Amino acid sequence: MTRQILVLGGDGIGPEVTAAAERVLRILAGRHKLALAFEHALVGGACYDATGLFITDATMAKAKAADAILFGAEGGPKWDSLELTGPPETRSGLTRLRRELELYANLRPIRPFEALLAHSTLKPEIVRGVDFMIVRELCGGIYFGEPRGIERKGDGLLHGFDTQDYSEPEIERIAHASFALARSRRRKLCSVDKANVMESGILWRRTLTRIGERDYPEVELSHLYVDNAAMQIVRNPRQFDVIVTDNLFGDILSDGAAMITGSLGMLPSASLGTPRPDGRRPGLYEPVHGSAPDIAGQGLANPLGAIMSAALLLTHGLGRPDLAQIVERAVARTLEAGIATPDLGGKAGTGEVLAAVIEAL
Ligand SMILES: NC(=O)C1=CN([C@@H]2O[C@H](COP(=O)(O)OP(=O)(O)OC[C@H]3O[C@@H](n4cnc5c(N)ncnc54)[C@H](O)[C@@H]3O)[C@@H](O)[C@H]2O)C=CC1
Ligand SMILES: CC(C)CC(=O)C(=O)O
Ligand SMILES: [Mg+2]
Repeated sequence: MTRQILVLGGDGIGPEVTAAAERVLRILAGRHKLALAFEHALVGGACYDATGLFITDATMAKAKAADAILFGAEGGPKWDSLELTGPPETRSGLTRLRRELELYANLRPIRPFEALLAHSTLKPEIVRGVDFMIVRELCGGIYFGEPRGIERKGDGLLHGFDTQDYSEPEIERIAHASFALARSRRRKLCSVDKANVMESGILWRRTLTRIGERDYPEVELSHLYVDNAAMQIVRNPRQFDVIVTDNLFGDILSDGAAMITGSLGMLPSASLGTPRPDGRRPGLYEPVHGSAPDIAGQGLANPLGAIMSAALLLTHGLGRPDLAQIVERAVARTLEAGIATPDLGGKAGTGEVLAAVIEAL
């Protein structure tokens, strides 16, 4: 059976790094008799320039039908400064994909490679052995809550406002995903919120506690306020196994945690929905970074976050963790050979890193 992969490179370095990830997938598919069909479409600013939309209905239909989506990045100064109104789904193709495919569980693994320990901004003795997963809730919270806007209010002043809103079922489903993941790992789940000042945080904490006590007594649940969590991640990141948090906090904490690995360009992610009746699980696989306009078009982008996202696609989207391991080993060998892009202190370009990974596959 041929599996359909929709490739949405997007903007800036997005197409550069997804092209590298696609090459790796094509080579592995050829060698291991995996029938993959790749289709490409515009998303983000590139799509807006061509169609007036950040993603078209036709591309959404392809995304819904695909076995997996390989995504690059969206946005850049040209489009970020547009004065757009309307719900977030109309202002971002990625946001529409996340929302309409209900990709609520965003997995962001933080696992530094041995060869990069000295490249972390933290000391090697702090980052050695770190292996945790940030589970970011991706379909709710302040990025989607209503009301939102910029309006002149009764006091005569302009107000910019967003709403943090989580329903109990939204918290329950990300809680189940996180507990189940923790149960399959080291059985430690840390829930991160701001329950000391936010009502949504109180409901978040209460719901996590209830579900943990009822359904996952074997998982040790702890809670941290997000400000303390940010500090603990750089103080002693080895203490964590799985961290579950909301859309905004997960976005911020994961970019910070990326520096454990040496570069934001190293972090992959998988955004997963509920399995369909036929057992296939909707999934979008993308590096955690953005479109990096400062280095776009120069062949300098680190493709390893995207390549490792392809590894997550092999595991979660195609049920081939064995092939994902081959990718991870090839990345490790590349880094051990000292081949790295400038964000990791190296001199190699995107193409040289890709060539080394392919050589090591
Ligand atoms: N998932 C997505 O599509 C995301 C999109 N964005 C968008 O990307 C644009 C730029 O946002 P920024 O805040 O600058 O974040 P960014 O993640 O694009 O870049 C932050 C810094 O990290 C560096 N960097 C990122 N990825 C790298 C890679 N693979 N190799 C080497 N260096 C890398 C960049 O050069 C830059 O200095 C904005 O339009 C933003 O909205 C930002 C984050 C995520
Ligand atoms: C649309 C944004 C929330 C993108 C982003 O920063 C991310 O997903 O990490
Ligand atoms: Mg982000």
